[in-house]
Amino acid sequence: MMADALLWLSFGGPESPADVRPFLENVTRGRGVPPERLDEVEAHYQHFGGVSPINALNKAAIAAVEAALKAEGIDLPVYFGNRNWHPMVEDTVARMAADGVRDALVFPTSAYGGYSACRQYDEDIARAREAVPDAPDLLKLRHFFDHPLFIAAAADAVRAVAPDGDYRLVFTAHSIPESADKAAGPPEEGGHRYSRQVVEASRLVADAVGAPAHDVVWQSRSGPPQVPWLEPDIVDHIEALHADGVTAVVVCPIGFVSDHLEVVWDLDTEAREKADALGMSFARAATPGADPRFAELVVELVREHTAGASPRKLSAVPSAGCSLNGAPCAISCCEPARRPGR
Ligand SMILES: CC1=C(CCC(=O)O)c2cc3nc(cc4[nH]c(cc5[nH]c(cc1n2)c(C)c5CCC(=O)O)c(CCC(=O)O)c4C)C(CCC(=O)O)=C3C
Ligand SMILES: [Fe+2]
Repeated sequence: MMADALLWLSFGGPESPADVRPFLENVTRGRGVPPERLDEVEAHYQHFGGVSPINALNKAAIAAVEAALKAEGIDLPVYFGNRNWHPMVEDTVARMAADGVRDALVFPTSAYGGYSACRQYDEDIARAREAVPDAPDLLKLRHFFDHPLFIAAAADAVRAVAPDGDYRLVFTAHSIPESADKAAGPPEEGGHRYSRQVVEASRLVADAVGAPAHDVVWQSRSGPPQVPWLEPDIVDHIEALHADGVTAVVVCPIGFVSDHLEVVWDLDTEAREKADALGMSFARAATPGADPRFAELVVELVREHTAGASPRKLSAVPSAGCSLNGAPCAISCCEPARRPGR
């Protein structure tokens, strides 16, 4: 196909103390997240002066992608829009329309399927198009959890911090409600597409590093306590490893593409404090977003559409997520779970 722009679609994060509460309200609107949890998360953001690193990291990644596109002779302006904070995707799509963009590709900053990681970005695209007269067509790029460039960048990040001696490699991704994981992917596939993709990406990175043993755990759960979410939690898992005699952990945040707040708080603060208290050595691998191979990955995903490049993937677990104008990529794929209080 012909494309005349690329839209970098991300989560968004606050840029000042006064932004934090309205940002959190945008994130959790209609989701049944208890106010106590919001107070707790607000404190994490305020601990960093009300500024999430996510927007600056996205801007740096966009600059790297613009340079990589240019180096390959691809003339594609890159626009930036978010689900939950400025620049809001609705405003960005309005700007694209005003600039005369007709057929844009969309890169969502998530490697995975599932409602929060994939279909909700489709909803963002549909909402933005509805709000903008003469909005461009928006074709969302696919999941890249097992793309060789994503795996190679994550593996090098693990190697860069792994100690010389024995250690346990622990992969972590954002927890989601068990019901949401069950609903992830088209029903005929049996669900659990999100956790299966996370497990597969983790295995590929562990193999690339040659780690003798690894675990996949979850972080940053929210929601009411009586609703089951994917477990174990990273902090509980560090305790369990300690009880088993493990003395060193390397944590790889495979579920995230950048060092945003849930990485710098939940891992670099909470998980690290737990390991310190237990006398365990703790290292956290970088996320792949700042690696030059990440920009190359985005260019490759673009070329799958603009130049018929064949998709590279290292596993048999399906990569979906490619959708036009926010239509779900398959019937009943990653349907939003029923939420308490709605
Ligand atoms: C799967 C997944 C990803 C990975 C895929 C992707 O990247 O899209 C992700 C990313 C992120 N999550 C983020 C922040 C938050 N997520 C929350 C809440 C939730 N996340 C969920 C899932 C995910 N989240 C879910 C099921 C909820 C419960 C509410 C709901 O059902 O929607 C809340 C509300 C408070 C709380 O409850 O913790 C916040 C503040 C930030 C930005 C951090 C920054 O500012 O730097 C990023 C990149
Ligand atoms: Fe989240």
